Amino acid sequence: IKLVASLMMLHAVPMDAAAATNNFVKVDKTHFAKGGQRYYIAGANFWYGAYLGAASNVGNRARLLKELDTMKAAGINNVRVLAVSEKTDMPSAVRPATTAAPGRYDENLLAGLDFLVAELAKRDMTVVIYLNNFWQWSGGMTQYLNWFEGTKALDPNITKDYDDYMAKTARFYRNDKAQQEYRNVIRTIVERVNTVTGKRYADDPTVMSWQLANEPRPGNGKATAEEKAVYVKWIADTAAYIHSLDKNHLVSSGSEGLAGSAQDADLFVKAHQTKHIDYLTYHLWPKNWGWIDSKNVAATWEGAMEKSSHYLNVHIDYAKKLGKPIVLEEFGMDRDGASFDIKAGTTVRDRFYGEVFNVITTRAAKGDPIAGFNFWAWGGAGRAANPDYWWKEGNDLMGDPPQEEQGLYSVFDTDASTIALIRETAARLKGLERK
Ligand SMILES: O=C1NC[C@H](CO)[C@@H](O)[C@@H]1O
Repeated sequence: IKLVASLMMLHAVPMDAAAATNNFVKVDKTHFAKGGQRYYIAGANFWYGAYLGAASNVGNRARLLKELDTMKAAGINNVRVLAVSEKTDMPSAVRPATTAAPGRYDENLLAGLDFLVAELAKRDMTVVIYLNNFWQWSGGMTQYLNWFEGTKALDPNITKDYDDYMAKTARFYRNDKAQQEYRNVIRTIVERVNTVTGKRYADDPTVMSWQLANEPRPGNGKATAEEKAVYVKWIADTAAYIHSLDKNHLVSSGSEGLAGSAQDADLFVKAHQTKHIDYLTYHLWPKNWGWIDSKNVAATWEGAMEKSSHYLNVHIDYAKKLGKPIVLEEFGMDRDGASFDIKAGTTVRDRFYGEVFNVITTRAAKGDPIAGFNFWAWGGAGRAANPDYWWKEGNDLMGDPPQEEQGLYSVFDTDASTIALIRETAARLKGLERK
């Protein structure tokens, strides 16, 4: 018996190691696989999830647990969250920030991410973690340039000059000192040991992928060939760097697709050809992009849906061409009558979600490389605090970051019809996963 026992010991691989290795989300040709079977994302954007996980005053762990349980009950299996924010003078950025200054990271807020990841693991949910932001609402790349170029961080909510903002922010990619600090942050997070679970992030299958940034763009709509080349190189180099630190996880860019690629399809394809980018991402924003007038839906709905349907499908075709999965990791629509009031209806939003889900589930069922969705964004129990709907430090955090009215795109826990659509779609995608 002793001999048999020792022979068994020879071959025994600790269950957790074997399970963990096999349990990472992997790319299997043009789909995701997890635990040996196909895996689809039925996800939520939850940018503030790590903030709720903090033990400090900005945190609200009781609310976080409730939000995760409500999302889980709705069939949501993945959340997309912000890992770090940078302290900035720009008024429409979230406060407090994770990074007070280069190299100075708030351990309390970073522990919020630990708590979130630990709680997601308990619910068999995964997380996409983005490591920077092209937009000002978390400081982001603009704040890096304030640190290292000395340029004033101009909040586009104040200047209203988004073209100028985008052209300047894209200088982040070519600023060596900013890239140095950005890589310090990447290393700090990717090599972090979770203070709740004791697990290294790099060894934790709860993490689905590392994402370079939220909506990185090459510049503005008139980005030059040179700016585009710098952007393509930045994506490849940064993704390669993350893979050098972490052999287990996927890496994605956080791109919006054409809208985030100066409407240049060649650029979008070229930027994601690198072997270091494991899957594609895209975002769909009919209101932000001026395709729909929320105050005149009757006259603009058809045109907006034509453009949306094309946008939804053409990116799945790009993914087919590249032989990689693609996730629609952001889409949203405001409340009826362009209201921010939680009491306003969501008829138009629900119609839009229905159109989006129809394209996703139809093409997924055909075996096309659409690997799931994350709607923007989970508002849950959060409630707007001010009559003008703008966020102030100390107010509830919700799906709408501080640069937007609180209630613009958030799906609240009382939005039963929208949550029902999400639950139904999650179930349809779950049905496509097979051994
Ligand atoms: O990443 C983003 N995409 C669109 C959201 C809604 O406008 C916005 O809040 C966020 O910056």
